[in-house]
Amino acid sequence: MVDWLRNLMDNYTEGMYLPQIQVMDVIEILILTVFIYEILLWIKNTKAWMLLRGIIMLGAFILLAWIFQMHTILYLAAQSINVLAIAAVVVFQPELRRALEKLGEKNLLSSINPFDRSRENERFSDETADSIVNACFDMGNVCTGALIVVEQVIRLNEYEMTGIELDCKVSSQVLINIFEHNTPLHDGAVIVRGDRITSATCYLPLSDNMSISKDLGTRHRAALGMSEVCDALVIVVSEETGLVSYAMGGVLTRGVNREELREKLSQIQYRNSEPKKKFAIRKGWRRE
Ligand SMILES: Nc1ncnc2c1ncn2[C@@H]1O[C@H](COP(=O)(O)OP(=O)(O)OP(=O)(O)O)[C@@H](O)[C@H]1O
Repeated sequence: MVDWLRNLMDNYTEGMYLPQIQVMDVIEILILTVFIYEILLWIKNTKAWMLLRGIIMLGAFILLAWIFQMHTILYLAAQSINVLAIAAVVVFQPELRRALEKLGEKNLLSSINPFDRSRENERFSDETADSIVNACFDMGNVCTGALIVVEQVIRLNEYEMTGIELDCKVSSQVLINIFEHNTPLHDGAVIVRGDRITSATCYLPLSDNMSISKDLGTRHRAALGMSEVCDALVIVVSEETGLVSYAMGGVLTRGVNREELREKLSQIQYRNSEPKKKFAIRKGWRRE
């Protein structure tokens, strides 16, 4: 039986080039698999997905042109390929930059150990998280609007520069004071890095998401827009309804309670805790 199988294999593989597979080849294949998987994930989660679909359509069209020997179309396609490659880099510059920033700031050592909850690994303290939660719900109770950006891995320097520089410890009293009506710092967003407020009155990019509810104004649109361009957690307190919501990863979760907001802050409190991709759809939650 074994001989028969060996003969069969020999017959079929005769004349075929079968390279010797070394350990290094297997490692190389694994690295490339992870690399291609990450690129595909990135493409799926950004506007590049549309680009990929466009490229596939264009490829199919060129294939048809090649089958039917349409020389002019083939000539034009060959001439414009370089221009299209440069155009793609220009159009997707923000996404490419973000992907490289993420890669550069990944802390490989700490991400290997998901249970590392040491102080050095802490992004902000429990006290800061509690202060943010208390401030948001105290402001919500009296319908004071607020917009708080909690920085994660991606540095928010360019948004800080749009506001007034501060350097003060996060406390609920300071946050409430900043967003108090008719005070010089109440407009715009504050940025929190670690345990400190670094800037107030910051201008955030507005989302162009068409599906966002029409009863939401620019404060919520700015929260969503900011969460689309970086990995920060953006908390909004509505001046109109007093509801507290948060946006992260381009998803706005409206009307959360104290425990839900605290839980969200806990998820990002440690540097090695990856933000959860799935948000639970719980009773009373609305996802935009
Ligand atoms: N791009 C932005 N960046 C930062 N803050 C912004 C931005 N756009 C609006 N805001 C803030 O939102 C306020 C306007 O809120 P608006 O009433 O339009 O929003 P809303 O989503 O309806 O919120 P609310 O429920 O609090 O009324 C502005 O006064 C300003 O403080």
